[in-house]
Amino acid sequence: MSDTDAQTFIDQTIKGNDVVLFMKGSPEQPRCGFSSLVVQVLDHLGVEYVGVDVLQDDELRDGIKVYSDWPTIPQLYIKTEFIGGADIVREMFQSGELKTALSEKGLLPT
Ligand SMILES: N[C@@H](CCC(=O)N[C@@H](CS)C(=O)NCC(=O)O)C(=O)O
Ligand code: FES
Repeated sequence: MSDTDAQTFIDQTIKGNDVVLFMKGSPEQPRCGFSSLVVQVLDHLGVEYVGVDVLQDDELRDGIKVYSDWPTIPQLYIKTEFIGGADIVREMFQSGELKTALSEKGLLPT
């Protein structure tokens, strides 16, 4: 896709879904340890999310870095807010902050 199409796709995906993970590979089959870590955290918490495989498209892979102004994959968005990559997600999981944030937003199973 074109760079413009990539920005539009990214914007619509983030605005149209509560939790979006831009990752390498799919949630069923992550293709990098950093992406796999975030998948494991999200699955453990039981949150529903959309996974976007940036390896399917180079413009998407570069476009998400521009969109977020963040240089690496994975990238997690919750309710249109950029949360961070694997390091940040791991820290927020370990501190309990991620669970609290998701639960306050009504995104965890009751
Ligand atoms: N420390 C990073 C680890 C992620 C990372 O280093 N990703 C690299 C390797 S997968 C990356 O996205 N490089 C640019 C690219 O592959 O396009 C984090 O917290 O997310
Ligand atoms: S693909 Fe090599 S570190 Fe992610």
